[in-house]
Amino acid sequence: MTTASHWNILLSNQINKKNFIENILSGNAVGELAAFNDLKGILFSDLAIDIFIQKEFQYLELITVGADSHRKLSTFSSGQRKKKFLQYCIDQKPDFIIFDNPMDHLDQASRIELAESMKIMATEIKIIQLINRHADLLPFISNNRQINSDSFVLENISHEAHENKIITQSGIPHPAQAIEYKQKVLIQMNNVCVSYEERPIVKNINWTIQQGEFWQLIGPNGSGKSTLLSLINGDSPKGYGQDLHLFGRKKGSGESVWEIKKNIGYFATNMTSLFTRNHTLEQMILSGFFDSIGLYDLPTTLQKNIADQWLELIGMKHLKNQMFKRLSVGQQRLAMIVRSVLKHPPLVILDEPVEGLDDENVVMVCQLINLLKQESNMTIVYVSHRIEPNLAPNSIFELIPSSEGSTGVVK
Ligand SMILES: Nc1ncnc2c1ncn2[C@@H]1O[C@H](COP(=O)(O)OP(=O)(O)OP(=O)(O)O)[C@@H](O)[C@H]1O
Repeated sequence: MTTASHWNILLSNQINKKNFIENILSGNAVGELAAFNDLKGILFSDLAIDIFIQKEFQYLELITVGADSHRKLSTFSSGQRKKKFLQYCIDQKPDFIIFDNPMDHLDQASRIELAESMKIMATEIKIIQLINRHADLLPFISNNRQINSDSFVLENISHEAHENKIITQSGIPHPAQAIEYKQKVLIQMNNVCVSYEERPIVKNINWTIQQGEFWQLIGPNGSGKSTLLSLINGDSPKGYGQDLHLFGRKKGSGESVWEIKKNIGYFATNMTSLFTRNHTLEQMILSGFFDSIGLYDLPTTLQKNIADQWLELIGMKHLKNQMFKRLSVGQQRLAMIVRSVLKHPPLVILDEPVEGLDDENVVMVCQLINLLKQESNMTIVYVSHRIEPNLAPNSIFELIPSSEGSTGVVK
């Protein structure tokens, strides 16, 4: 029997990753990975962290580290959570750890730090890193393979560029009914400050978002990006009493949350998991007209035509009667973005839209975002730690952390 070594394994989004991971952890791996079959393994993934958070009252004592031990894991930023969860995994004394896209949602500095921790850990524990993007190959691991089918056979990595364009026609479908918003300024923040439990998070934020702009919001993990988004979409009570204007109205001047939300198309990666019921792709897209999770209203012929046009645009019309939850992650992601822009909302917020996608699907999502930008007057706020070469935002709003709360800089 060969001894287990470290592996970087590149997977496309078409692969049934869950089965692949289960095979390894249950001692049923084949081929070069069979060396892990008699060893004790543990999974490090965003899902494992989410499950952990659900059980945090049960487990918190086991992973408390440092001065923040009284805080729940759920209140830590992505980078902090991963660091703490890695320590928990190491404390279980496994022979190997499967890292499922460990760098997702991490800022540049946290990626470097996590890669360093993995390198140190690798002297004691074997690593199987599963990734979707070439850029995430860990350089200290020399066994690099890719998997192209659900037979899970390891093959040598090909470095072909992904140029296959899916969006062939220009022009995006019209909304069924335009949303009336004529003012130039959508969002205005003047000296906005937010604290949690007396801990300052953002300080004196001045940010004006106007019609037709394309912003990228950046900043290290925990700098307050989600906090700002929750102010914009009207969800956060921290907006009251601040000089914050959302779509022409001061926050707290008697507006309803619906009045704010009708102007916003919102996409975040975790929204996909809300669509667990048996809805077809077409029904899921149409639900965007009604802002519901699933379709419970009867769509008009016009709305159905518009959904058809969008499906044609993203090359998925032939899949319209397929169950949404059976589609690949990349297909689901494109469909969810379309769902959020169906009504041409004045403001589109895309929160890490390419996280967890393989290189090919990243190209597709970037094409779709570029098309939205070129063909409509929608304003886009795009949040990502990665700079995508195919996307060119007009402006960047960067949060710069400090002990008094992050300040914001327009670049
Ligand atoms: N409900 C809460 N109670 C206490 N602290 C919180 C709460 N929500 C967020 N925080 C803290 O506020 C800070 C900013 O969090 P936020 O999620 O806005 O950062 P972020 O820039 O979006 O991070 P990431 O890139 O990791 O998603 C973090 O330190 C986080 O732990």
